Amino acid sequence: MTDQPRDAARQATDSPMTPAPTTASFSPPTSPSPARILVAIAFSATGLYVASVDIRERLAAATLYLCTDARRETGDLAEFADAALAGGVDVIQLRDKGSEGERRFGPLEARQELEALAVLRAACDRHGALLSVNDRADIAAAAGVDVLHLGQDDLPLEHARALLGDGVLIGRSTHDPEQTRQAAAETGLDYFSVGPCWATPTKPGRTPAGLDLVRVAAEVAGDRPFYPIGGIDVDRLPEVLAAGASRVAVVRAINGAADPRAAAAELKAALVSA
Ligand SMILES: Cc1ncc(COP(=O)(O)OP(=O)(O)O)c(N)n1
Ligand SMILES: Cc1nc(C(=O)O)sc1CCOP(=O)(O)O
Ligand SMILES: [Mg+2]
Repeated sequence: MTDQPRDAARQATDSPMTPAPTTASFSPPTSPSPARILVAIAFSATGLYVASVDIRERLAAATLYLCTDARRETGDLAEFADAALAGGVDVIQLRDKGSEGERRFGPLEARQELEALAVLRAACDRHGALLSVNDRADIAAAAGVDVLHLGQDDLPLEHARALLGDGVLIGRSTHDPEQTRQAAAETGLDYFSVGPCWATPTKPGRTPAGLDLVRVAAEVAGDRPFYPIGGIDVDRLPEVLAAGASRVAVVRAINGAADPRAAAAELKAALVSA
């Protein structure tokens, strides 16, 4: 586990919760972003050399993907992220849609989204995790994230790729076998998700695709990572794994847990032992 810089975390979230809370001051990413390329320094017999670990290798090893809102109503985004990441989360996505914060304070505007992403960027860098953003390629570029997650009706991949280049991973949601097959085959897509596996209050009104879609994904994915999502918790995880998955994405199972670190650790332990 990485040491948690508690004072910095508190500072980042101590501001009063107002409709437009300041969670951190945003500054544009330097180039290259430290999280886009993990630089490992090693000594060889002939001297010092620098080896870079590709971002796609990091995704290949990422089994636990968390979507979190900005936690504006509690003001504890930094502490929450540190706990979830210490528990074993590999990818953390900012997704504020439908959150309690949105109900209380309104939609997260771009500036606030960048502020929340700066908090998550720092947490991901402390733990060596990947930072993801939902829907918006412009925010992804501005915040220097590692991953952009697109839905079926979001920006088409070619446009997102043209804006972000190859150094950012791009994933896509799929909800039926046709979309899943397409995502498995589409050139330039880095991963996809399948769901909802079960009906979930996080996406109200969505007919669940069920575990049959996980079975389709397992059949067609090849080496492309895929993340089942929707209604997954530690009790249901064995069924998801039995359907052929080796990774999952969750919201409430960690975001709604009294002890997010323990919740993440339980999920991770089951994923690792599968
Ligand atoms: C990892 C992951 N999987 C699926 C989604 C859902 O994306 P989308 O279908 O675009 O719906 P919204 O999240 O935008 O409501 C996701 N965000 N992340
Ligand atoms: C954000 C999201 N996307 C889905 C999809 O099917 O693409 S289901 C979902 C919500 C997942 O929330 P929970 O883990 O709380 O059930
Ligand atoms: Mg979307």
